[in-house]
Amino acid sequence: MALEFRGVSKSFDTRDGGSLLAVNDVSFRVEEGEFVSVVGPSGCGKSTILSMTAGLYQPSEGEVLVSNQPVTGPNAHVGFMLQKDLLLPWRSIVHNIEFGLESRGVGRQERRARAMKELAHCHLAGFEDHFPYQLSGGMRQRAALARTLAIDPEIILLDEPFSALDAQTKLLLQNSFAGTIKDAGKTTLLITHDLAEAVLMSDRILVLSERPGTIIAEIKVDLPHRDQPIKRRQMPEVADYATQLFKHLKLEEKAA
Ligand SMILES: Nc1ncnc2c1ncn2[C@@H]1O[C@H](COP(=O)(O)OP(=O)(O)OP(=O)(O)O)[C@@H](O)[C@H]1O
Repeated sequence: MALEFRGVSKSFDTRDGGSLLAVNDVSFRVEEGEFVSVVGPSGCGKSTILSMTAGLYQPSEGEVLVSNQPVTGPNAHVGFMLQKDLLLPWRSIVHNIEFGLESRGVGRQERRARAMKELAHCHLAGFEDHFPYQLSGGMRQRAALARTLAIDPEIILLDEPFSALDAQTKLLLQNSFAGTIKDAGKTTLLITHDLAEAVLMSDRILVLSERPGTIIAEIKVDLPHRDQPIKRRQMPEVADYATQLFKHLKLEEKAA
């Protein structure tokens, strides 16, 4: 399923009665099965863009479309995964994965079957009866992905899912996420501060300006192995893409 922003702006009311423009005139399209990352300075509106895609906020101007239909509220087409895994500590892993299915009224047997399938997909077979505190940070993130995949959304939104992990766990997890998402053919939008991560995982990268966020560059990552960031990482071109992003974000000037 494709995702599209058409001339989207979003302002928030402020406490002093004014308004704050967070996102300004953003237009882009993510094709079915495509993986697109959004990078940009802190506070430029990245999370606001994800929230509007998930239907949690409505645009102040413009339209957000999923499969050519305007998004009017939270819906089953879109699955959301955050930096914090938000697993329920009192539920076992399999019960956590079943959670979204329960609220959608899926019957017990089918729930269990879908949860076990996604556990295996996310390399967590054998951990179904563990509780979140018994798992490492990386395993908890995999469980959170399994929970997102279990509801079988057509579009997956990832808000910095790897940022709290150590470098090695991060790379392994990026690799397993990338493979799982490619196999499942999901349309994906990833928000990240990590420029290398954007290059390793994406088909395309959108660069946002400082707030109010607007798209200042769109970079197509013309490299193989989107499903295997560990392989892509060994390609010398990765550094060139990261340098391009660095320049767009004017990071050198800011450091001076
Ligand atoms: N619900 C809200 N009410 C008021 N202001 C908000 C709300 N949500 C976001 N904002 C403001 O909108 C701007 C963009 O926020 P957003 O969280 O989208 O940025 P971001 O790019 O994701 O930031 P970061 O990279 O630091 O996570 C910020 O100035 C923020 O304070």
